Amino acid sequence: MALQTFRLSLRFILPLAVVLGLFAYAVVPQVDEITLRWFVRDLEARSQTLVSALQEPLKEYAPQGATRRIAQLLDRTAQQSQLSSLAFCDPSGRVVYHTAGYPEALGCPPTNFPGTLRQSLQDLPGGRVHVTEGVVRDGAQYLGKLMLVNDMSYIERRSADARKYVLAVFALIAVVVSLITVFVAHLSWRGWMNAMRILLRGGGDAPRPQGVDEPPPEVQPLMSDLRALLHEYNVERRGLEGATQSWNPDKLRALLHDELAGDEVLVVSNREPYIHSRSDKGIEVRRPASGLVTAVEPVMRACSGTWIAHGAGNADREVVDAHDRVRVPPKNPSYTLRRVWLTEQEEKGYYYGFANEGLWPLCHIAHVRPVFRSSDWDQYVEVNQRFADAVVAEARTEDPVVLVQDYHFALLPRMVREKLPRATIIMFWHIPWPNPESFGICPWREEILEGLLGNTLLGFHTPFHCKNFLETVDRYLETRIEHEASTISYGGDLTQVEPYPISIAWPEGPYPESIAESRASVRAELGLPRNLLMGIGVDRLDYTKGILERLQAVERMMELHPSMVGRFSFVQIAAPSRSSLEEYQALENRVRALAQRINLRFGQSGVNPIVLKVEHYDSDQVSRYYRAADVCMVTSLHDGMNLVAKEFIAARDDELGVLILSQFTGAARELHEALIINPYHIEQGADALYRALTMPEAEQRERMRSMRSLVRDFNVYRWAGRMLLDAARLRRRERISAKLRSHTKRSLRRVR
Ligand SMILES: O=P(O)(O)OC[C@H]1O[C@@H](O)[C@H](O)[C@@H](O)[C@@H]1O
Repeated sequence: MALQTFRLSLRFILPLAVVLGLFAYAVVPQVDEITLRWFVRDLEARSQTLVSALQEPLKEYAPQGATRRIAQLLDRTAQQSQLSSLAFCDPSGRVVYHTAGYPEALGCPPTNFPGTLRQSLQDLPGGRVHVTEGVVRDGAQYLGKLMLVNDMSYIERRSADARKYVLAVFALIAVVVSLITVFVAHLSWRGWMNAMRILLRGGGDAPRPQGVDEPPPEVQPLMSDLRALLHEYNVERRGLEGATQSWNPDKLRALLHDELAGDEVLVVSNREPYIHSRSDKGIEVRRPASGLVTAVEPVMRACSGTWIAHGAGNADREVVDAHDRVRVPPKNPSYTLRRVWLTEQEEKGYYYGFANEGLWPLCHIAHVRPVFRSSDWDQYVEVNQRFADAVVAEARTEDPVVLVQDYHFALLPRMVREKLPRATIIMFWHIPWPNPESFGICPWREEILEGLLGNTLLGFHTPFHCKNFLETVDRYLETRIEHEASTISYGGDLTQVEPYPISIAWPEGPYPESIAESRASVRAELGLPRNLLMGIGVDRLDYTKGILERLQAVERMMELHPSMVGRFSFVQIAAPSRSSLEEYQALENRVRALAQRINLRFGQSGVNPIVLKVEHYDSDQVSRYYRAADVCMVTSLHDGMNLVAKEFIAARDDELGVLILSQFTGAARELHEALIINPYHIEQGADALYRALTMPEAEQRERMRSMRSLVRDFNVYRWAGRMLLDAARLRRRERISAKLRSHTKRSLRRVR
């Protein structure tokens, strides 16, 4: 506050000081010259009087050659008149006598001037002097010349004193005027601020508290604007808060309509929501197995915006128009998919390299070392710029709402901010954010943080990830962090950091099969006995998912409870992912080898303890498997949220089945009725599995019911809705501050 007041005062004082300084610079030489002129004029008059007074005695002494009397006359005159020195020259130009201090260099200059008197300023080696030459004549006879010399140094001293005096007067004026101006400005400023505070505290509609004066008339136009804005805001907020708390596509649509009326929405992600690929049957469309796509698509369906993503399918180019756009979903088009093409080289560096060999292990801390290569970084920068350019090209307005997804685009928010400063940029970071020490090993940590601080709103799954992010920024960048408000100010931009736990869309409508039918059909499909106990795991084949630990837990459970051998199978659906990376190939080999070893050890009468399916299953198939299982295991070593846990719960409309959940997932912070385990502790996993398989139905139901009601309410529409609601609030706040800024500027201009 003190700093702000000081800065505000400076804005008044500095211009005033500069103007007065310039004025003084122009005035001082003039004052100098005038003072000098006054002094010289005074000297000239005095010297002239002396020359006249000395004429008579010199007329008498000169013809007599009375040098002594001339000397006495000159010495006496010098003493009485306080002249510096005098001299008398004879007609031949020789000094007859001079008083002490007469400048040698002056001598007797020739008398080549008209009249009888000459006065001049001369610069001699000893300094500047004023010289008066007075001719002495007796009728027509030239008797000699009287020289009167005045030292000018004391005049220069006086002139310097005058200069100092003038400057001091100017400085005094500057101080007095500044103090008065600052005082008056502060009084007005406080008046405006108080008026504004009352208005904002009262929410715009509140009556003026007693004893509080009416705001000053100059802020009246602003007050009415603000009142109108705040009133509008309050009415809308009350309306929303009063509405039902359950979130669904309609409510999201209504929110987009009411809160972001007519605003353009653009989504950016690496993975596209629909992939076109060519097969024997022609072009097929497929939805990728991605939690991100599941979460963001409902927003796009509701707002009919544009989704910008990497066109990765081998028939993607065949279905787009001349602007690389295609309307989706194919059966009921409601938004535009704009595809961005990448070369193999770019995909290798940006996606496989920097994003998945660098940032992915860096943020997950799953004991796989991140790899950072400069060439990957260069591609990452390049591709982020390409997508940012696509956002700018697709934007039809100056202030679109841009929803940026995930760690593939850490640099994009700042790139977009530079081109569209008024855009509301919301980014969701779908993976964990590590502690500052772990993040610090990234060679481009500052660039990444700067890129992310281009966002208006930055979301993570949990408060813990937000805290890690704030601490990381605090460690590596010079910023202003308001921990209470969870905001970061950097280079004039403000970023709000908030947790938004992601979720799923609650399944609609009846399932094609009942639970009993799915139990039977899935077991038949896998060649397993009808009454077999079954566990399920569904993941991308990724080292963060703890698949090896999960299989080891199954093995240990069989060791500890031999009665389960032949009575239980664990089905692991592992969708191949990022398979061109060595770590992923090695993981696949290890998972396959481990499953084989366990099956060799515990396989009995055609029942293998592990059924491994390394292939893609679509969401309907996965849902059938969830419904057929007795237990679902999620054993991630680290996971931002993990939507499999929530999908399993949503699929169980019979309210049965047990969820085993790693404590290192974001989901574990919400789903307390799951059996929470440390996946690194194999015995703990094995115990939880046995407990799940033997859990009474009543307990299963109690746990499942509670988790289902949570997932139903805290669904993906709420996730998106809360983020968009916050974005709408920030947009409104930005509009209010823009108005305040422009009014303040105008008022300040008036004060000046
Ligand atoms: O590399 P892919 O297949 O696009 O998968 C990336 C996605 O993988 C998911 O597991 C993560 O939760 C997302 O954050 C991420 O975007």
